[in-house]
Amino acid sequence: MDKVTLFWFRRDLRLSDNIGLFTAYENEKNVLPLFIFDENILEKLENKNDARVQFIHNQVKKLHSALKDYDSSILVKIGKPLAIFEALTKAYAIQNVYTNRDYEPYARDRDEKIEQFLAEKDIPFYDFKDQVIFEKDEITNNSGSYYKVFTPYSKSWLQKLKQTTLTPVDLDGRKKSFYKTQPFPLPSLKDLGFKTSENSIPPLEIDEKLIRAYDKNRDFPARQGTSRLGIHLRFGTISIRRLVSEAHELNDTYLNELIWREFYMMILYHNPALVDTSFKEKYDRIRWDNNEELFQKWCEGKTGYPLVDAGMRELNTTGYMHNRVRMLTASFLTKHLLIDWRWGEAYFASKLLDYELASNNGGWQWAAGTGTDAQPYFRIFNPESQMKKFDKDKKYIKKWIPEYGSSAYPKPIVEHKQARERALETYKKALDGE
Ligand SMILES: Cc1cc2nc3c(=O)[nH]c(=O)nc-3n(C[C@H](O)[C@H](O)[C@H](O)COP(=O)(O)OP(=O)(O)OC[C@H]3O[C@@H](n4cnc5c(N)ncnc54)[C@H](O)[C@@H]3O)c2cc1C
Repeated sequence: MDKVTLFWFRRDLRLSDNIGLFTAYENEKNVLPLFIFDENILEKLENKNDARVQFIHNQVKKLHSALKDYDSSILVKIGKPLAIFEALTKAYAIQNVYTNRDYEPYARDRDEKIEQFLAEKDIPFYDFKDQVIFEKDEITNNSGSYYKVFTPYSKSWLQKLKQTTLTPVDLDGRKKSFYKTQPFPLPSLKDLGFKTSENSIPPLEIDEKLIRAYDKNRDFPARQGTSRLGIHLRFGTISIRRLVSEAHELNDTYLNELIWREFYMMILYHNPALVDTSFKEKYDRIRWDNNEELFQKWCEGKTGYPLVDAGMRELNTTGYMHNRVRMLTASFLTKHLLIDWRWGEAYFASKLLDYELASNNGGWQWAAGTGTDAQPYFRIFNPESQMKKFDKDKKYIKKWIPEYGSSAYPKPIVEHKQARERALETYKKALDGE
């Protein structure tokens, strides 16, 4: 049996500036790259044209091709990770397993079980920080606890960044560290039970000009004002260290958004129960109306509120929705329609190309007022004034609602003032314990 060190790729699908891979490459021999198409995740995806699966498949294909330069390859498996590791320990004399850390509850549980299984066979499991600049307990307040509010967290994060070097770590082209092999077979999308998708993926490009003007343009959905790097951050096709180094030079507001990403990951790490409960517990007493017919209208972008509808249609068509409109559609669902934020969160999770549990959950709880945000629940976006402020020429609206302005466009499904009052009353009752 060949002696190998496994490097297990997950949310870090790149060779360059990949901390776990680099460390294995520097310290071990016969590094064998591995990727597992995890059936526990794939089985939950109802849409068999899911563009995210295609994206991952393409990236794995790129790694497969790039590793030929090292006379090596990537072993690609389909199945349940623990069963795959069981089989791999029979096929190879595994010396170590290296990987980068993932902070989501499912991933932590999976890794714990695999680490335990490997420990029984005396195989060390090494994991590394790679997908964030600061993780878990690295940013704490004076009493050593994690921050529950963003602003002091971000100040402390920026302070710590000053003492941190972000020099990229790259493989130096030597071939000797990788396991020598002919290319392994690569399963097709069809083997995974998926088909090709028509959704296009935003390019992996840091557009300096766009980022320099980010603070001026980012709130207007008709402009190309945001970086669209979400999916690349989600699957690690871009290095966060590289992006932060550039953002730091280019635009503070942009950097601040990358800090939000880490804030929500840190919050979810410390509160895994957030996956289905409110951060502020008493908000779980809210009596949602949960009208299925209205939910359907919201999903289809037929609420009669143009900016809400444009956003939902953009999401349904492209897998993307602009942040300003994400905030509005989420506020509208939870406050105007009194539908549980978990319904909206699940809908976004099924559609967003850049779906990321921590940010999606954080964004939804922010909009519903149940999360970490210090703002009281009575902040309720007015869809009409949001439209006047952020899409005054109706460019975005007309792009996504061709029938806008005609009799074919639906009348509003709720009246703003009444809906607002009903939300305030319902939230108050919940908080007063009635
Ligand atoms: C209800 C709701 C749901 C959301 N769901 C997700 C999600 O599933 N995945 C996701 O990555 N973001 C989510 N966001 C945050 C934000 O809307 C997206 O990150 C952003 O719109 C992605 O577009 P972009 O890549 O052009 O971002 P840019 O504006 O160019 O920002 C760059 C990167 O910073 C990070 N970022 C930006 N804004 C936020 C934010 N508010 N919170 C956390 N990270 C942020 C993202 O990684 C983003 O790609 C959600 C926001 C709301 C209000």
